[in-house]
Amino acid sequence: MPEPTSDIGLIGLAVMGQNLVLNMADHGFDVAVYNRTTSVMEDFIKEVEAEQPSASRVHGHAELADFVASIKCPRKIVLMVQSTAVASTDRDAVDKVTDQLEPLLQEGDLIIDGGNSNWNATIRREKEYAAKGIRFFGSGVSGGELGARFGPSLMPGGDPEAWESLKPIWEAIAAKVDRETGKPIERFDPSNPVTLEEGEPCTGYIGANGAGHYVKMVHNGIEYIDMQLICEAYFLMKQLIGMQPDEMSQVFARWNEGDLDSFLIEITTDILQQRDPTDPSRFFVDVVLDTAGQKGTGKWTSISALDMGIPANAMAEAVFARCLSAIKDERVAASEVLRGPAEAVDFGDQGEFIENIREALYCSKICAYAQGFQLMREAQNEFDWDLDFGQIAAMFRGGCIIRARFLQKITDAYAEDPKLANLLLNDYFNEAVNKGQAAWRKVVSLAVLNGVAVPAFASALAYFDSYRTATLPQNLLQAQRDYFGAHTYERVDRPRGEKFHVDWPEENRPQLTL
Ligand SMILES: NC(=O)C1=CN([C@@H]2O[C@H](COP(=O)(O)OP(=O)(O)OC[C@H]3O[C@@H](n4cnc5c(N)ncnc54)[C@H](OP(=O)(O)O)[C@@H]3O)[C@@H](O)[C@H]2O)C=CC1
Ligand SMILES: O=C(CO)[C@H](O)[C@H](O)COP(=O)(O)O
Repeated sequence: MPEPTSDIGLIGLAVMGQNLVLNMADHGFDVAVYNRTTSVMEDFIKEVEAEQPSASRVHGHAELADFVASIKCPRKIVLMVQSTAVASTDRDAVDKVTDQLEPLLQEGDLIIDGGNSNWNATIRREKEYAAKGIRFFGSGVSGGELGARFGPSLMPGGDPEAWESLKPIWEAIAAKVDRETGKPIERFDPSNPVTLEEGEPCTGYIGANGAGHYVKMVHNGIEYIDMQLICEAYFLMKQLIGMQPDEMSQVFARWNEGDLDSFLIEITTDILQQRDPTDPSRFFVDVVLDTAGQKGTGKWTSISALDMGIPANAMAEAVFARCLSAIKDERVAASEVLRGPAEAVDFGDQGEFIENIREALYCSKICAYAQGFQLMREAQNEFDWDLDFGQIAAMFRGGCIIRARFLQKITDAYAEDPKLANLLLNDYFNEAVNKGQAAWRKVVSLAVLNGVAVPAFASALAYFDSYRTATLPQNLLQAQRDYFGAHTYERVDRPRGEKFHVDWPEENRPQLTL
């Protein structure tokens, strides 16, 4: 048996796996690779040999046993395979691969699941595989194809000792941001990758067991709402102003120079100026069918928020917006029957209205991130993690899909107050929303009056208005619950925790103290 030479192994050579392998190889690590379908591995190796300067560091294996034997001990093996398990009893590709690896591994070997696994599955796997002598570690990976290739944001969670052994590789391949400004340092050159000496890596230990995958899931929940908000801004410019995609592209390009500067605005700018590759007389966006897919992370974020009673309504709204988009046939039929407002309401000056949309987008985005961070704050209590929100925001500044200038502001907010209850309470965000709220309200009102659906703008605004309201109408709701179900209520004039009930069927309706 030849001496093991690879520093790390990776299983799962789809888009993310292939690019992570090349990223590790660019940074000088020898990587063993394996894929269930051998031809995929063989094609990849051929392509790497033809095109990549780091080809000599990528080693393909058709047999799992050879793959494992080629990795230096204690072995580190990254899984980048489909992840679908949600309930603790579900077993998916991650379990199938881990089960196959188990008899081939030695004590101290480490499996790192880099897929979008549900955090509950990661908690279950860490325990289950520990009992079999395998160290199982979860790490969120974000950045899509290009991020994986030249610097993703990496969110590792699990055994701290396992993290120490993974850290040199993870820090090397992660995206880097400028240590002073927090701005991403981007270079897309395989022969000259961005190094740790040049900037701060967008990775760091998140917490025990499923913490890394939980944070990645919330990242995706934020990604959902971020994307939906941009879509609503686009839709308003399209439906109310009647702008063409290339005109909107110019607006987004301008926005990208200010507070909204982000990867998602940048790609939107590019998409909107793109012509249909099959018919250049049309814009690409106009030929894409309006039905959104989803793989589950946004839904899991919303379910987790509902489970813990956290008001992440705008994030859930973004998931429902995708669901509504998916019932295309039903919507087309309904559009023949259901009528909107009879008359259009004028939006006034076009330039001013576009500026209002920008402000509405920024204010909504602030609320969306407030909800995401509020959710993580609750999750740390629920799952006994000790999350560092400043560090998480800092990690999101580069590499990942939600990377944005704005994340430096969140990093600063948590540096000022690590225990900040809600981002909206930070001076910068409070002032930003105060400044933008008139425009935000105008945009939502005009959308409603004109029958243009803006579920994310509107629910973010409802969140803001509810969060800043000391007395909500749930006094009446509690009275209703007490009336029909004897569910009891607390009183404004009595200490919290004291419970009362009115004996509603009784003629005098006496109050009972419980
Ligand atoms: N695509 C993206 O932008 C991002 C994806 N992710 C996550 O990263 C992971 C990989 O994503 P992506 O690269 O898109 O690939 P996919 O999610 O499409 O997964 C495809 C890979 O999984 C392997 N696979 C599927 N089922 C099994 C099985 N039962 N046993 C062994 N291998 C199996 C496939 O092997 P085979 O070739 O044999 O079918 C292939 O290598 C996923 O968890 C995804 O959610 C995370 C961030 C971004
Ligand atoms: O994790 C990702 C980005 O961060 C993946 O691209 C994920 O698939 C996005 O979610 P969805 O497919 O549900 O839109």
